[in-house]
Amino acid sequence: MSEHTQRGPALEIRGLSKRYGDKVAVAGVDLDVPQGSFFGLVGQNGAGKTTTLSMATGLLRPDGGTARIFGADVWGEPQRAKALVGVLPDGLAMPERLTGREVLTYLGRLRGMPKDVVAGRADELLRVLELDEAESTLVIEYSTGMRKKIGLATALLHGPRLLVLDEPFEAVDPVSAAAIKGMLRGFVAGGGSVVLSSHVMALVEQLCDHVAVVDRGAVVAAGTLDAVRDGRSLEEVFVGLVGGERAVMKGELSWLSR
Ligand SMILES: Nc1ncnc2c1ncn2[C@@H]1O[C@H](COP(=O)(O)OP(=O)(O)OP(=O)(O)O)[C@@H](O)[C@H]1O
Repeated sequence: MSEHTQRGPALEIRGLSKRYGDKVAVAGVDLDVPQGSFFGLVGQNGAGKTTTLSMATGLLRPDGGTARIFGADVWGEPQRAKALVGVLPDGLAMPERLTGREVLTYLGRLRGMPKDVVAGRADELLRVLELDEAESTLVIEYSTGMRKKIGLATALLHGPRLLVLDEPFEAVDPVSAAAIKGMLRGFVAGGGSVVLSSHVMALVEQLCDHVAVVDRGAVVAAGTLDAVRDGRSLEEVFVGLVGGERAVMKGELSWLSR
């Protein structure tokens, strides 16, 4: 095991950038996700969270910069990096005509995992994520929340050391959310590291010990949750950093008032 693997960050992002035509989506992001941390990435719609996480996990080629997962360069040594990470991307494409179990079996076999290991892990994941009843249902018939859960199961199947989750709680009901939270906390307690993006400040405060605020493609604050909050609520800090408090009631939308 290299020194970096033992002590370096789980995810190290340096100068990642991406533009679409004239639009700069990500403008040189630096980020360190310490090993064993539960890291929250927050930002407004369009701030660049999905683009950053996609580049950091090998799903989208950056214009510039690097990402390393336990020291493995995501674009230079993709196989080594991808073996260490489980990803729940935004708008995950699924084989729609397979059942949840078939998806897990297919992806597990694709990763070269032994059949019996895949079967055992699929059993556990479907049970813990309360997808066992949907075992015989085709993915095309899944609700949005069920899709998130089967996506999470595919991210966990190969036993990664880092989980990168884009909006994992979006459209997930409170009971399922509690099950997922418990599972993620257990993953971190067992030595794993988690990065998740979210718009929900209360959720990030509840789960995460580290946080980064992204605004217009750049990190505007990052560190431990307590250091970033500095005695305030995360929502206060967030609104203060990225602006908010739009003057909706100063005559705008007045036609909605009775
Ligand atoms: N494929 C694309 N083509 C053109 N512009 C894009 C593309 N993907 C993202 N963008 C733009 O890049 C910027 C960052 O988008 P991104 O999806 O990373 O933001 P986000 O923080 O994840 O937003 P949300 O919270 O709404 O998911 C936005 O201005 C978006 O319109």
